Amino acid sequence: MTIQIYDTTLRDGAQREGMTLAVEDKLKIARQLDKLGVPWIEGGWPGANPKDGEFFRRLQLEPLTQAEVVAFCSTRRPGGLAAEDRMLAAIIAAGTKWVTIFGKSWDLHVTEGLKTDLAENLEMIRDSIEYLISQGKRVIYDAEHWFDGYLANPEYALKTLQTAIDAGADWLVFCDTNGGTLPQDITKIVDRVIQTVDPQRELQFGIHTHNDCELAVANALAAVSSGVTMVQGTINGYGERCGNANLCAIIPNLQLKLGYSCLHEADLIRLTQVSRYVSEVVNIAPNDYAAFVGRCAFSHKGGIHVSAVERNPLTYEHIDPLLVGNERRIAISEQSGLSNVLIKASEMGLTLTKADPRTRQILAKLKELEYQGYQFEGAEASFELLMREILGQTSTLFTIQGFQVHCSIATQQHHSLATIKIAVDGQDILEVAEGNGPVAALDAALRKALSRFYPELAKCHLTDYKVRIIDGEAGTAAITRVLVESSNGHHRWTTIGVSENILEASYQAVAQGIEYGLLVRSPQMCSLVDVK
Ligand SMILES: CC(=O)SCCNC(=O)CCNC(=O)[C@H](O)C(C)(C)COP(=O)(O)OP(=O)(O)OC[C@H]1O[C@@H](n2cnc3c(N)ncnc32)[C@H](O)[C@@H]1OP(=O)(O)O
Ligand SMILES: CC(=O)C(=O)O
Repeated sequence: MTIQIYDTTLRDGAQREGMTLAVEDKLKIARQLDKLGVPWIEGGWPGANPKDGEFFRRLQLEPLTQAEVVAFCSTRRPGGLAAEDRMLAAIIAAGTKWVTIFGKSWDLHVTEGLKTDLAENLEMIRDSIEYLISQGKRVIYDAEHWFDGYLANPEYALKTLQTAIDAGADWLVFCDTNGGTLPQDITKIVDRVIQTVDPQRELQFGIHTHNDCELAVANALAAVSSGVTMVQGTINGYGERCGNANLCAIIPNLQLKLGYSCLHEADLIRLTQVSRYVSEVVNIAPNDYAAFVGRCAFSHKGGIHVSAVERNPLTYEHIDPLLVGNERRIAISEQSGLSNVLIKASEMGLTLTKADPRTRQILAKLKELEYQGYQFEGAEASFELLMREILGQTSTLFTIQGFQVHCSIATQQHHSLATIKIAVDGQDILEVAEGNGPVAALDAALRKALSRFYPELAKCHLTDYKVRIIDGEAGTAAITRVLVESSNGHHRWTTIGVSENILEASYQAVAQGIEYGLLVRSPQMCSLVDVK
């Protein structure tokens, strides 16, 4: 059986605080959703702002390939006529075949929100739907605050729904607008209401849930179990307040767990990519911990988990990550066992076995360093250097003899100067360099000192620098952890330094970044070590 997915990322999703979409962003997202095979895309509220009007105009010129794009609006204003309503005129001008209008189901909203009477609200629903149909539109009716309205005054709520049915709406969507309803109440109410208004099961129903109780996905699934066949939601759960039902969880739950059909199998494997694409376009960092599509959704850290997943992934994975286009990841940390080390070694092209005493030596060193404040999860290049060192696969490229950094803080300009002394191939090199800050100056001085021996270093750059202060135990100094990201234009890698002194920690991370770039990532140096 098919459950129709109705995406409202571009309308309700854009009601999330902190999200603003340009017309181009909306078009990019609409095209991705179209490609993914989402059958319904709610594009916005034409007439509410110029941007949404422009979005629909652009789509008339460059239509989507398969999805129905839907324009959204409220019922007409109280006391007027649908045929003269400015908003309804704008929704018609949007040029879509389908429109969604929301109407009031809760008597409180009619008297307190609309400031009109209950009979006029019914008239607004009837007049608006009939008018839109007379203009050639097909109508999806969003019954706003359905569940609160039904609990407060079931007789009136049912009258609003019956009015929408009699006026000719094609779809009737139950909205948990305030997101406060529990799954068992959704099931009970949807069951009872469908039985009351559609005993012959001839109508089409949908569900639209919000996440104020962290239950939007569960509530949408509960409504499906009671017979709705359209689910409204947003990519990554974006939306007003705590968000809307997250389609990136709803779709795989419906398809992989409950056996419904939502997307073609070949499209479902693009879900993770689409989730990340949308987060990129809306400029909100992806949620690493999101179910199904998050970076950590199938990452394994505990040694027991990693050992078992190696033997059979079903032991700690509820689905095959590839089904949603995600991947298994193994984290390396103090929680690791030998299995984590072996998997990381193999990822890095190194051959190790459980029986090899060096494997346990690597694990022991890892745990000892993490106890001192290192964190290798986010610094896999440093872990690779650690492994290669124990395996005898590194060579000493330079040794540090000392450095000094001088900072001058003036009102207009901050300026730093670093002097460094290193030994390379038995030669002592003394160099000095400037930078905007002390770490930039230190990095520049080290590169300058090394450049005549390793010209390929010119391609490597420091691309990110993060500092975290770890509280010292009672009476001891705080420890600084520095993570440095470097790049050679093709690859990025992260290294770590830890010390009570921020400059010493920074030097360790910067120097390891350079070592890794030269030893592992530089073609000229590949012969020195066993490289992937
Ligand atoms: C549950 C939902 O998510 S519904 C979608 C909510 N989304 C948005 O509100 C985003 C877009 N909204 C907007 O740009 C503006 O609010 C507009 C253009 C729609 C309206 O702006 P304004 O005319 O300035 O009105 P304002 O926003 O102050 O108040 C909302 C008006 O809509 C009316 N209204 C609310 N629901 C409905 C409805 N279902 N049918 C008809 N009118 C409605 C209110 O009574 C109020 O009218 P009033 O000011 O004449 O009393
Ligand atoms: C229509 C809608 O967005 C809601 O009721 O939440």
